[in-house]
Amino acid sequence: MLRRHDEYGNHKVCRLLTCLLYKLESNMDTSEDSTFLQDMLMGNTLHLLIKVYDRLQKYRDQQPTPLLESTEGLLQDLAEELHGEVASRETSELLDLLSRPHVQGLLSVHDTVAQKDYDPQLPPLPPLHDHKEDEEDSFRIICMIKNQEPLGATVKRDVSTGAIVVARIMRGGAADLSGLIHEGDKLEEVNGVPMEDRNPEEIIPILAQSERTVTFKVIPGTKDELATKNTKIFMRALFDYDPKADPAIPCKDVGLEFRRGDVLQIVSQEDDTWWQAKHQGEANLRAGLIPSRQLQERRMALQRPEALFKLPSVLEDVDYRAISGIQIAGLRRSFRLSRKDSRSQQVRQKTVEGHGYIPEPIYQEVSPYHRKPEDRYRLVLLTGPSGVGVTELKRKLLLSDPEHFSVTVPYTTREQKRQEKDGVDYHFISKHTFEKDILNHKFLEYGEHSGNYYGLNIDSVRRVLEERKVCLLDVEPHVIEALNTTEFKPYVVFVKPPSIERLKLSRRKAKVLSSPNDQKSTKTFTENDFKDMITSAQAMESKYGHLFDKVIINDDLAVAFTELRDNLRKIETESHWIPHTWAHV
Ligand SMILES: Nc1ncnc2c1ncn2[C@@H]1O[C@H](COP(=O)(O)OP(=O)(O)OP(=O)(O)O)[C@@H](O)[C@H]1O
Repeated sequence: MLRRHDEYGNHKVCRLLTCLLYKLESNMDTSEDSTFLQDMLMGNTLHLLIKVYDRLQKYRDQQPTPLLESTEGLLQDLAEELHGEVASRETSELLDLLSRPHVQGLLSVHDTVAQKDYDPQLPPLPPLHDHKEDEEDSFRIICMIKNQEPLGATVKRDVSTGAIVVARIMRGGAADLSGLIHEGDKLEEVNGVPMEDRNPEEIIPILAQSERTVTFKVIPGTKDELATKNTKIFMRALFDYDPKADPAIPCKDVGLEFRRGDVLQIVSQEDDTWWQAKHQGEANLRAGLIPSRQLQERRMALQRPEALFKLPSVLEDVDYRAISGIQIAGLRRSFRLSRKDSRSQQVRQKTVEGHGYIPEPIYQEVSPYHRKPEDRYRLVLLTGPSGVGVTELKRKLLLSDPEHFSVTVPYTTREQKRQEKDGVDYHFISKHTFEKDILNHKFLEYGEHSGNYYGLNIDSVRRVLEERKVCLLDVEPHVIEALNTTEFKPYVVFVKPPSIERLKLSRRKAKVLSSPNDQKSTKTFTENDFKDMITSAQAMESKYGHLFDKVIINDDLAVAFTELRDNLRKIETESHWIPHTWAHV
């Protein structure tokens, strides 16, 4: 197939690749595999390689022979001859050209090809110190060509024997790909320097000194190689990590930096303290070190008292606003789009503690998810500090496609008015039923006003989803927990304010309350409102940030809306990551 080098041949190769892709697709276990193969088979790199191969085949058929095997001598002779000449502008220019590194590099490549000298030149094996014949197969001499890549191994001192041993081999790194060095191997010598009584740190300058090759004398360890096979576990990182700022990492250069929300492929969990991982979808084969869950849990436990000490003052602000009676943010929001007269109500609010699964903010195992047409839509939770624009964004979504998006209808025990419709304005239920539902944890939020209950019942969320619509719910972040279940698969969007300067500009004409139904909402934002908004946002992000799937900065409203709508469209139509427990029921 690859011998064909005419247009027709290339075309056939493409058809064959498409056919191969089609056949393989039915055997893919995850869409990640499929995307990888598709990218590889249809990618430019492979097609260029095929072209190069074709071109080489053409020359092989012609069997060209080099005129000279070594251009080095020719170059020297020429230079000598030219030096003897009367210096003209042309000769100096030619001499200058011939001495340039890329011309010399080109000639060196020519010589390598002409001499078919493709194998790396390994130096002779170093003399073996204290070598005894009968020990011959108890050690191994490994000679590796040095390049820009790090070796991809870490070493440690074995506390019981004092020996320097290979602590871990980074998956996909040079040592791993060589297949010659393994975890547990004892390092006897590096570049002929005995390792006895040395510290692990002393190896780095020894390696740095060597020029083209590195030689190790190792005594193979007894580690079970089967245990080191690659795993296919994916984790979403719920914290930021910078190996350069981590004093505990065994080697900063092999650390993997990541941000909260990044999806990592965990390739090795053999070590209790340091896992090996790669950024999901990254073509680079080389893995990096990340703290294991166990290590990070220990670190977080040590930090906890400090965190608790720091956060409450800001968070209390948020909670205080919720119960102070200005309005109850979560409750008001849930009612806003369907309740016309709730604005001035003073309601006592309670929030129900959820039973949903909230991961420790370390790593969360995730799986790819692609919504099938028969699946319900994921529940969309919008959250953010009061006044940031959650209601405005929700309203814009509803207006953009009322057939696709919908909101919940609140429950109440108050009497139905003549113009009101049950199930449209409210679900009107008896006090007895309401209280029974409170006991059954059916209310995500509820409150009491003038002797009547009002609340957001979880069944109203179910109703919207059963109608095959996207349910938009704006909630306080502490409510997310109750909805964080396989049934709802919530997609949590945090609406964040921009800088205070941008707030002052963009909200120049905005009223604090956005509902067009609210005639009394004439108050404009003050500088303190903006400061409160930013402080609340920071507090929410540091306490609940690990629960947010998407952070949208609401600076320009139209831009924020487009970003939100595009993101929601993506989770409806494209493959994305969800908690592993939701994907496997
Ligand atoms: N990007 C924006 N640019 C200008 N004005 C905005 C923007 N986003 C929201 N607003 C305006 O800010 C005001 C508050 O917005 P909104 O009512 O949506 O906030 P909220 O997050 O729902 O607050 P609350 O939790 O208090 O109900 C409204 O007048 C709204 O029109």
